[in-house]
Amino acid sequence: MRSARPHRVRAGEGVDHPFADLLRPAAGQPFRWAEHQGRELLLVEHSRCSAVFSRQGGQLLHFQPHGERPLLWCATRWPRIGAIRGGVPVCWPWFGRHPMEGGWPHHGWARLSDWRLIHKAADDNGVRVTWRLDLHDWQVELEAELGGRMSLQLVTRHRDSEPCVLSHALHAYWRVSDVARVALLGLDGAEGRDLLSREPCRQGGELRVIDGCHRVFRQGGRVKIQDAGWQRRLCIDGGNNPNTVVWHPGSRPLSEVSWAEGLGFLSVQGAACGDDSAELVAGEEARLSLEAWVG
Ligand SMILES: O=P(O)(O)OC[C@H]1O[C@@H](O)[C@H](O)[C@@H](O)[C@@H]1O
Repeated sequence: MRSARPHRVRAGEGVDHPFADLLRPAAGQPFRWAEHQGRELLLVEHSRCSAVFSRQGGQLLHFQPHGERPLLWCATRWPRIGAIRGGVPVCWPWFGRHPMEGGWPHHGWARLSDWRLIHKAADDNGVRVTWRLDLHDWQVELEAELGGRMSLQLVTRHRDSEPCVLSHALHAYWRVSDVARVALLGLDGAEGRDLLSREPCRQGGELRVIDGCHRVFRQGGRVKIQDAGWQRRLCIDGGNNPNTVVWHPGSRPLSEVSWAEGLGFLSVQGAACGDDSAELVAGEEARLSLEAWVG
């Protein structure tokens, strides 16, 4: 994989992102709605951070603590209909392909559906925002706390009388200088499955992406993206999530994402999938969490 990629840095502002022209400096009211590429966006302009959510998917698309470069990557161009590639898509109520229904959408309905904003509040430390999606007898909420760091909780409530199997993920796209120049630390010794080679895998030392990566590790907890290009260490805490998924397409093209743009992210996801999917009986809850900050 070629490693050089152009990126524009604005003095004091960090790296450009698709929302630079929409966001204004914080001044009083921290929430504002806007429309962008056919989607309804909630803009957060707070003295501690700026952020963007889309109603479609209840998806956090952008998060930038003041004085830092953005933590999340988002594609510049979005399909007219379909999932927005970037930020933290919520894969729910299944991850990847549906186990039985081949024609159903990849990664579930949540990122294609409009969510309801049920709570938003701000104080000196940052903002709290909660989105909700009701789908038949299931309810899912995304609770976000954004300030100097970002914290996401995904809470699923199963209210049907029948037991069910849930797989889900907070499929974060982390912004990096160049995926070829980063190392993922914290997975040494972790076991899992390499979905490219279709073999079990065990991580030895740091993980570097060489022309693509798709591994599902059977542990949550903390990892760090050590970014040599930006001299930045991004800390990610997957808490008690059963899986950490690491994905980058390598040289495989992504629709509507240029090759150079695609070098600007590494996807490290908090998930419960495959053998670690949640089995819920009536009234039970399942949770995923993801926290991130510059260390
Ligand atoms: O392309 P999607 O549906 O947005 O999903 C993102 C990626 O998610 C990964 O889990 C898949 O292995 C990739 O094939 C996929 O491209």
